[in-house]
Amino acid sequence: MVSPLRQVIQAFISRRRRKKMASGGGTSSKEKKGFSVNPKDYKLMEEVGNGASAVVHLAIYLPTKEVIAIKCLNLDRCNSNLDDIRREAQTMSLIDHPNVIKSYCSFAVDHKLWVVMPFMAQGSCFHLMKAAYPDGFVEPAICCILKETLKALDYLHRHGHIHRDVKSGNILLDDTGEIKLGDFGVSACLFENGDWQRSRNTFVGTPCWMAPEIMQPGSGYDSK
Ligand SMILES: Nc1ncnc2c1ncn2[C@@H]1O[C@H](COP(=O)(O)OP(=O)(O)OP(=O)(O)O)[C@@H](O)[C@H]1O
Repeated sequence: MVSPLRQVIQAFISRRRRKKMASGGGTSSKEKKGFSVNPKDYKLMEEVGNGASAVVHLAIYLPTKEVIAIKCLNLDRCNSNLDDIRREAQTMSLIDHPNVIKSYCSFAVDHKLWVVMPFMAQGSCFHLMKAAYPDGFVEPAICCILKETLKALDYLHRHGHIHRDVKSGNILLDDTGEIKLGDFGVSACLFENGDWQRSRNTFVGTPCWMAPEIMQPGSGYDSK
């Protein structure tokens, strides 16, 4: 039996081969258009993950029968943080890079914000490690995942965003070999009020994944 990670890496390699062979480039990522903002067009299936602020469900977009994921953010529980939620939804909808999770659309349903996005069937690196690789991934797999994650960060930084919560739980894999960085819940924009900000000072992220300069009070940090 082929292991889930091996399957992802094999798919990743053949995807790259296909890309090289295809002339003209074009986007190979599953670009989807025209998702509606009517909750009746979506069927929520099982929960595939949850975090501090949200539950993520596998879902079907009924008009096209497409399999997607919906992140349901509980607006009642995030009262003091509506700006963060707005920023996350806005950042995700403007994203246009194969290694960064994009939202197709987002809308309010009762007291929740639904963010519609591609479904990443293998889940996060964290979950994959916990389920099948307790000693960590093999080096070639780490190289592939790291390279794609760095491309995502490079894209975000060139567009003035800093993610601020890069960790294995936010690196998502699917079984076609796509590797995407997700969860913009604490991301920040370095371009504010018409100016590039030199640095940020807020203490956000996941403590054991934080760089020392973020923990250091007063020093500030930027995309590096
Ligand atoms: N598009 C997706 N496809 C499949 N699974 C996903 C997808 N997005 C998220 N997940 C799963 O759901 C989990 C939680 O998602 P996410 O990190 O976005 O929620 P959160 O509440 O913002 O988390 P955190 O506590 O890290 O801030 C992820 O670790 C992952 O396992």
